[in-house]
Formats: sequence, C-alpha cells, structure tokens
Amino acid sequence: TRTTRPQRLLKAVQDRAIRGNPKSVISVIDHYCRNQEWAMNVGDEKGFILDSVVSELNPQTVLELGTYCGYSAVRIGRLLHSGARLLTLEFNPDYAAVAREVISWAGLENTVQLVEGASGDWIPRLREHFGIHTFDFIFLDHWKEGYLADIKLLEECRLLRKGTVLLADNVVCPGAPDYLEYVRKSPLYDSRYFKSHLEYTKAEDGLEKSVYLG
Ligand SMILES: Oc1cc(-c2ccc(F)cc2)cc2nccnc12
Ligand SMILES: [Mg+2]
Repeated sequence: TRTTRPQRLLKAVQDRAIRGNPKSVISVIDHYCRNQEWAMNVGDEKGFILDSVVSELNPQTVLELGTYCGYSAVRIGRLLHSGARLLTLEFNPDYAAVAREVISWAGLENTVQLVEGASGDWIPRLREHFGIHTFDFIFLDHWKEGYLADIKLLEECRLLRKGTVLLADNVVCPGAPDYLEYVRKSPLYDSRYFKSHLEYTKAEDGLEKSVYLG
C-alpha cells in the first residue's frame, strides 16, 4: 500500500538531514514541504516567530498540543537549555510514530517526550504522571475545535501560573474564533496577534500569544 504523507516526510529527513543536527532536520522539512509535498508543519515563517517567543522566555517546562511529524517539537526542543523539557501530546498514532523518529533523528529524545493520546484525557493526569507543577510555555497546534476546551482545562487543573505564555497556531487559517474571543476578552489573559502566513503559502494566518495573568 501507498506510503503516507508523514512517512514520505520522514524519509526525506532520513535521506537528507544530518543525524543529531536539529537545524538540518528543520531545513530539510521546510525545503521538502515547500518544493515537493505540503504538510501542516508550523513552517519557517511562523517558526521564526515561535523561535523568538521561546528564546525570549527561555522556558524550563513546555507543553505542546499536537505533535504531527515533530517539526515544532524539534524547533522548540533545540532552543531549550539543559534540564528544560518539552512534553508533546499527539492523538494520532501514525503521526506519533513518525514524530518519534524525527525527534530521535534530531537527537532530541532526551529533551522532548512524546505522549500518545487525547489532550483532554492527558491534561488532568500530567501532574501525577509526570510530576509537573505548572508550565512556563504552551504551544497549541492541534485541532482548532479543542483549543478553548483545553486551555479551560489547563486553568481548572492549575497547570498555568502568573506569566505562563500560550502561543496558538492557525488562529486565522483554519481559524479558532471561539478561542480568540475568549483570550482577547478574558481579564485572565494579555493577548496579541502576530500576523504571518499559512505554512509554505501566501494565505494569511497568524499566531496568538497570550500571557496568563493568574
Ligand atoms: O498548521 C495547520 C494547518 C492546517 C491546514 C490544513 C488545510 C488547509 F487548507 C489549511 C490549513 C491544519 C492544521 N491542523 C492542525 C494543526 N495545524 C494545522
Ligand atoms: Mg498548525
């Protein structure tokens, strides 16, 4: 049977990227998805904004919702300082299998931990299961319908603290209107929009950065 899009992306990484070199994994994926086969990675343009938010924050504990092929886990993981950890949740087992290989190829298996399952099931169990107190940084990049429910769950589970930064992908395309309305209206958040483009295209998209005020 045919290979899947994630499997073809993984083959490009294994054929063209340097093992243990996150920068080369990122550039191989971006070149492949721009020139051969589009895939829903955050990409290089929005990725540059992601990099600047992470670098400025220098977080110790990071949560990513939606791993896909592991591109943004590698982007974030490569910027974390020793002792810092990224926990990334992926619902789709086929995506998770590819992402584990991409994360390993980049040499980030000790920094990035991939957990398979639904974010709504896992968020209430993160403290007891992984000994996490609160997150410094959260990247939302899974199904847009789940953004609002998941940050309300993170609030309820007291996994946010004063200053926790949430960064949400695709708030314009495909769009997360209920999430945007919530973080922009709520006195609990200080929110701003970073205008950009949908990965590898000219269509508008952007990232919403929201600081939890607690
Ligand atoms: O970055 C993204 C882009 C798209 C997407 C798909 C098809 C289009 F036509 C436009 C945009 C879907 C996504 N789902 C989950 C996480 N990230 C996504
Ligand atoms: Mg996305």
